[in-house]
Amino acid sequence: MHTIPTLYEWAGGQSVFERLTTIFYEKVGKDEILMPVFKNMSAAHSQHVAHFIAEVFGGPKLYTTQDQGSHAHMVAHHVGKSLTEVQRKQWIKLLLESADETGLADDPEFRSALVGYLEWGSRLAVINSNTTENPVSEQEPMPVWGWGETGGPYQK
Ligand code: HEM
Repeated sequence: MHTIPTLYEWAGGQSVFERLTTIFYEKVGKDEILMPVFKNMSAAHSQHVAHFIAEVFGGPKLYTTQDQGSHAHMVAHHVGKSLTEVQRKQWIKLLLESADETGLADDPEFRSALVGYLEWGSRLAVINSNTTENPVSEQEPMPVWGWGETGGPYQK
């Protein structure tokens, strides 16, 4: 009987997600397309995003406890920002470059789950950013992301 690790465990835990977003926002700060989008972000933004993704991937609930966040709270940060497909594509590109530079697990199964999540989340972010009212209520749970349909290396 195999125990299936969470994506969070497979990636290597909290410090890996924090390294990922640190590297990502360093790139964002130098990027012509994304710098204007994030010019007002708070000093804690990078850590909040790391906490959010780590929690969705099965890690400790730091976004919803320590940061007093929620799914609705995260969506609220996107509402009204009028994000574009060009910005979203650049966001994905820089995030995946950052994943490589972070040394994030690069096995086909993990990267498939990661890209699936980033595509899903970033497309929703663009949709939500072009609304004026938050479509997610405060009671709604955080998203949960897993391995999907790939045969994981944990089955070896
Ligand atoms: C999987 C996809 C995404 C996740 C998980 C995510 C996560 C988050 C979180 C957790 C926050 C709130 C941070 C805080 O509490 O301080 C936030 C804010 C924000 N996000 Fe996203 N996001 C995603 C996609 C995107 C994309 C594609 C863009 C733009 C192209 C974007 C632009 C922003 C902006 C502009 C803010 C507000 C920054 C500010 O406070 O000024 N997000 N995001």
